[in-house]
Amino acid sequence: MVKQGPKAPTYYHEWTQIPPRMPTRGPNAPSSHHGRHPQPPHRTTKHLRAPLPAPPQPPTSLPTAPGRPRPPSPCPPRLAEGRAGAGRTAHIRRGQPRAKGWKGPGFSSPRWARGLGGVKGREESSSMELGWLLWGAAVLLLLPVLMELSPAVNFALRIGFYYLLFFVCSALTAPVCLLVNGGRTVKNMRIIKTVVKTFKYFFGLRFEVKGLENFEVEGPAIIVSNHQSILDMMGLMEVLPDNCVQVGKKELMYAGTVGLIIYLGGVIFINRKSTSSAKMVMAEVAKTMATDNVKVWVYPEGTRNCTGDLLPFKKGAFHVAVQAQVPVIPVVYSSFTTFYNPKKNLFTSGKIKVEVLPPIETKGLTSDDVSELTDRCYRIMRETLFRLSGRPGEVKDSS
Ligand SMILES: CCCCCCCC/C=C\CCCCCCCC(=O)SCCNC(=O)CCNC(=O)[C@H](O)C(C)(C)COP(=O)(O)OP(=O)(O)OC[C@H]1O[C@@H](n2cnc3c(N)ncnc32)[C@H](O)[C@@H]1OP(=O)(O)O
Ligand SMILES: CCCCCCCCCCCCCC(=O)OC[C@@H](O)COP(=O)(O)O
Repeated sequence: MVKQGPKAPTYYHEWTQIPPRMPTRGPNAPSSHHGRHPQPPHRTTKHLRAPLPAPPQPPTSLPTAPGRPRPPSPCPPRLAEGRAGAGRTAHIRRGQPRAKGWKGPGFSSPRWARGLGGVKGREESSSMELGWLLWGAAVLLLLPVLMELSPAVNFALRIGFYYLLFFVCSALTAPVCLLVNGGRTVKNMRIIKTVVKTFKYFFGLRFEVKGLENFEVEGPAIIVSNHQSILDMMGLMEVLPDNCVQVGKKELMYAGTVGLIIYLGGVIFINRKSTSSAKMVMAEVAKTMATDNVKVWVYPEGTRNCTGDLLPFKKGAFHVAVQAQVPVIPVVYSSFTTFYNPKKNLFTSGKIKVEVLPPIETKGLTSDDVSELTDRCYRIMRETLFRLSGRPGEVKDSS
């Protein structure tokens, strides 16, 4: 019975598969590699041209079972992928230089790295991995130094990481919200709050909170707070009471996974550029917040403002409070300017003081009282902001 020679590797759709690495240089290098199986039709037009020259006979030095001549292969010379799977092919010939181009660090690895594996191919890939590993370690060691030396690098990396946290945590939390609560509901804010409350630890931020008992009003309320930066989301979640949704610009709905999670959390989206449509949405809120027993958190400045002062207040939040006859609860965050200033590439660790002020009643007020209510709230919040931020300052009207 004829004993079979060594079993050739099984190839499948050879014109699309990179062959396992064979020795390409040295005594064992084949002049061309022969698969045992019949070559499938090429996907190029080459086979329509003059017939290929007869395949060269495999060199007798191919690795074969000891003492047995290798049976001639029925296949034409095996054509291996040139480069990325485009069907382009290239002969593998003894000693031919490999494809040009940088293969990543560690490719031309020191000889000791080449001893790490069996055939040459494995040696090269392990030395490449080693090269990438060394590079990665160098970058990780260098990063803290770079962050120390360059405020711009420090700012970019920290704020970039913050965005990345938003993006990744939103993607991971959205399915949980859907599984636990089934869809868009204020109940998801509990889950979101639990996740976002951990972010402060990554940035060395601490919150010192006072007045939480002021949230314990019977039924719904309008909460208004100053808005300094995207970092406010951590401050928001640090004190967010139960059953509380926020009013946000509608553009946020399109912020990828973050848009999805804030939609699931019940955020109310308004078009700031259209007062009429915004007023309609807010009027709807005034109607439903009583029946849904939800608190609504509004940033009356209508935009981020990291100057350490307050911008004039928009009146929408106060119209809603009067229309729904619910109290207004002011919340003030101390100025971030001591640890965060995008213009100066400042973003370090820091402490944020938060004060929840006593509710301002709106029972009996009408839309005529909205301007006065707005100004009163503005004055109280501005005074508190200066006090919390250790900054003396005059207090003037919101207009
Ligand atoms: C698991 C990991 C997850 C990680 C990520 C999760 C993150 C955290 C999760 C979730 C939290 C998400 C939180 C997002 C937060 C985003 C924050 C923002 O987007 S801030 C921008 C949008 N907010 C606003 O704009 C403020 C509200 N604005 C208003 O209320 C305005 O008043 C508005 C838009 C309604 C109109 O603004 P006007 O620019 O026209 O200016 P005006 O002076 O207020 O109004 C003009 C006239 O209209 C009357 N008016 C206004 N509102 C009225 C109303 N509702 N009814 C009747 N009249 C009204 C006023 O009285 C005024 O008239 P006369 O000057 O008095 O004659
Ligand atoms: C790596 C991919 C990043 C994924 C997208 C991340 C988007 C983050 C958006 C989170 C919501 C933060 C709420 C917030 O602070 O929005 C700003 C608005 O209040 C006011 O906007 P503006 O000052 O008027 O521009």
